[in-house]
Amino acid sequence: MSDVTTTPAVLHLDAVSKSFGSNHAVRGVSLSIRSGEVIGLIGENGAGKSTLLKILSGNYRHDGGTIAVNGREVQFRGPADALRAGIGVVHQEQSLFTNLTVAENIEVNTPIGRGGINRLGLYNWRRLHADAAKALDLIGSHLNPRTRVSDLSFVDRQMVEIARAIRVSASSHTTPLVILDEPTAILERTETEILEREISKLRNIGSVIFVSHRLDEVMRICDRVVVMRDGELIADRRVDDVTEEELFRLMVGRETHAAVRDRHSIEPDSSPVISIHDLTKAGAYTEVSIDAYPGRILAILGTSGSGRESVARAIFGAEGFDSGSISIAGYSGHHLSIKKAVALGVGYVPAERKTEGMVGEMPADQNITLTHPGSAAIGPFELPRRRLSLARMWFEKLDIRPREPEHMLQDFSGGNQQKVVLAKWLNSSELKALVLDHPLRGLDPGAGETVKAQIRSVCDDGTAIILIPDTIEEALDIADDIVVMRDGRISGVYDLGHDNPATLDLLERML
Ligand SMILES: Nc1ncnc2c1ncn2[C@@H]1O[C@H](COP(=O)(O)OP(=O)(O)OP(=O)(O)O)[C@@H](O)[C@H]1O
Repeated sequence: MSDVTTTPAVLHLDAVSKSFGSNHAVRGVSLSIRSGEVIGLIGENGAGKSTLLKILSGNYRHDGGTIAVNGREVQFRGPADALRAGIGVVHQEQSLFTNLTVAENIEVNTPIGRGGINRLGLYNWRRLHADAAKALDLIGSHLNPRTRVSDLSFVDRQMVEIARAIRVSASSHTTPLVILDEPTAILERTETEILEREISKLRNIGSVIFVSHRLDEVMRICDRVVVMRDGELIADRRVDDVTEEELFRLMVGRETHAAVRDRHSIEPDSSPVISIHDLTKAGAYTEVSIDAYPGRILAILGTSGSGRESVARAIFGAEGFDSGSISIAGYSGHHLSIKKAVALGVGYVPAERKTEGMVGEMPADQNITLTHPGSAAIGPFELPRRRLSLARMWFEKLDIRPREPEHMLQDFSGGNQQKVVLAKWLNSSELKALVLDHPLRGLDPGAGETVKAQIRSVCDDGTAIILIPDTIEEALDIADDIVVMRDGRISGVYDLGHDNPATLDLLERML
């Protein structure tokens, strides 16, 4: 490994700031990153991480301080300037064109790649493929540039994004800085391990800023960790000199206080709120039977091909099925619609919140009362003040920041938007069952604890929770029952009141 103390800073920030009105999202951030370093950027939801990344990627202009790349001060007028300076961002929501090939994605959309288009607007295919192959080779990837992106796994698509991010700097002989914005948040465990290895390899060609809420992962991958809180950079530590507990404390400003749960077996005389029997959908899942009981959290574990997300969506009437039955609170029918599910008291927090769960151009308080307008209305008459006070209560309970429910939801940070989507369902008094698809994704560990406590409290009031967790640990932490799915079929069922499955046992049933 190169000697990081003598190599020049690839990126140097000096007192960089950015405000939105009176909200100081980034304040006085100073930071140096050297060639070959992998830096972890962590911070609570709303700490200012995304805003800082948007400054570095040329999407926002900073309103104070200076940014220098390889010793030269820069002023980015847009993302193309940042790319030219060697800074490429890989976002969690992938931006690839899936109907195009790997090479087309790497080359065509970059300011440099457009050089591969001749004066008639036609591609110079040979050059396109050769340049893409070079970029892939640089990051140690053996992907075929001719493969269509739609045929690639999520991890391989991330590699294409990374190749594209470093493409411009490779051709302009600058050291690339790749910024990975929560790349592992939506990955399953094995995929995460592969991506971790790939990120490590990037050390050989440039530097990396890695944003994540998973502290264990940050400790494994990074050389240094910087912590943001309330817009400021409050700590900069080598991973060898810090523990996970210390990072949690630095981020959140308090100790972790995950409570140990007291679990009970299913009462012999209780009946399920939701009962799925032999549910089958061709190509997705086969003969799935699950019972969810009031006052219990049932977690469904499985990898991406397990069919668990499809089953969850079927319970909410968002996806059809071929055969079998779903009965909800006594109702049983083959044609369950979302409207019917809501009327029966089922709530659903989707994983794709930005597209399915929220209305960004609507104030946060209106989002909260969206599914149950009755909570802030008498008949057809809206009660804006009641709506606002309801929203304020949820803002307190879930610690949603800033405490400004009348602001547009799109102006909140990702994690805080997520809490608003949850509040929307938790606000229903008629909730019999709640399906939560990756509810903790995008939340910092402290926010995760707050949200888990609220889920628990709704559950203790008698609601049945069906949870698609991010990790096995999350399931073991909050569930009462665990169902494991593999290739569309159930491969294990546990009542944690009397079963005590080992992580490895659960993993084996998933793979
Ligand atoms: N476009 C915007 N308009 C107004 N305020 C904004 C805007 N973007 C971000 N903010 C505010 O800036 C602050 C920092 O938000 P940012 O999205 O940078 O946080 P974050 O650390 O990325 O959070 P998360 O982990 O939840 O994604 C928050 O208070 C947020 O509400």
